Amino acid sequence: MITSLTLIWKGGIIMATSKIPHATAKRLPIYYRYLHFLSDAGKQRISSTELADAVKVDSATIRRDFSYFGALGKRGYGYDVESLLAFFKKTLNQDKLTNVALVGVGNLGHALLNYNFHQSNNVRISAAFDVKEDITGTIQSSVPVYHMNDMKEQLSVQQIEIVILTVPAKVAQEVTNEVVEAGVKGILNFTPLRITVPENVRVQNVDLTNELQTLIYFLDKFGKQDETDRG
Ligand SMILES: NC(=O)c1ccc[n+]([C@@H]2O[C@H](COP(=O)([O-])OP(=O)(O)OC[C@H]3O[C@@H](n4cnc5c(N)ncnc54)[C@H](O)[C@@H]3O)[C@@H](O)[C@H]2O)c1
Repeated sequence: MITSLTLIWKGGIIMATSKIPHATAKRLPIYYRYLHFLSDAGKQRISSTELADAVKVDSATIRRDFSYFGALGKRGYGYDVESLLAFFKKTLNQDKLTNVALVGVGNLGHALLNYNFHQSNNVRISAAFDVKEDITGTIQSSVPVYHMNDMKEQLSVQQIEIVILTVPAKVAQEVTNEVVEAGVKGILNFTPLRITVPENVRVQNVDLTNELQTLIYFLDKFGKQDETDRG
């Protein structure tokens, strides 16, 4: 699928000016994380073959992915780590801290608040919302939990446009309508419901059952995952 890209990645936003395939977009954070590691280790350049070995994506796919962004490498030299890193940093919006909100502070919501994307320094959950009186008005894992009645105001004050949805499936659409009404532009949907949103709102579904079944399918059929199927 070709997409004019605005992809949610762990709450951060990937913004690219050109149209690039969804699978390419999903691999960008993988490249970024490894380049960061190389830079920290003082490595100045890397060939596409070395990069392929490290990130477990074949080198033809890497070259194709990078080609969407223009000529980033030099033949016989490989890729300059710092300039590639600077490029990805900009593309992946790593310079900017993105605040996101979580709606539904139950079992899964608690786990995500506790996790709060510690590995990433550019995204954090800064507000949570629920309807349960015993949790609203409290602070959970350093994140304030507000009542849904205050959502619109808080999202606006905190300039939050991305919401993680962890409410029961039976209220998922109704809550989606509320967050859309409050101006949200991206939803990371953990509920099993395939929510309906207006065209200007992007939804990324996270379904652990689906992921596990895909893994079981690949193990049964091929014994191990085909790397070209990543993403
Ligand atoms: N995607 C996955 O891999 C995955 C894994 C586990 C659970 N889930 C899904 O995540 C969701 C949450 O699961 P859970 O086990 O944490 O459920 P839970 O019942 O423990 O938590 C749901 C929370 O949502 C709150 N809530 C209910 N109605 C609300 C509303 N109108 N507005 C705001 N908050 C509201 C509840 O008070 C509760 O705190 C479910 O839809 C579940 O199916 C997904």
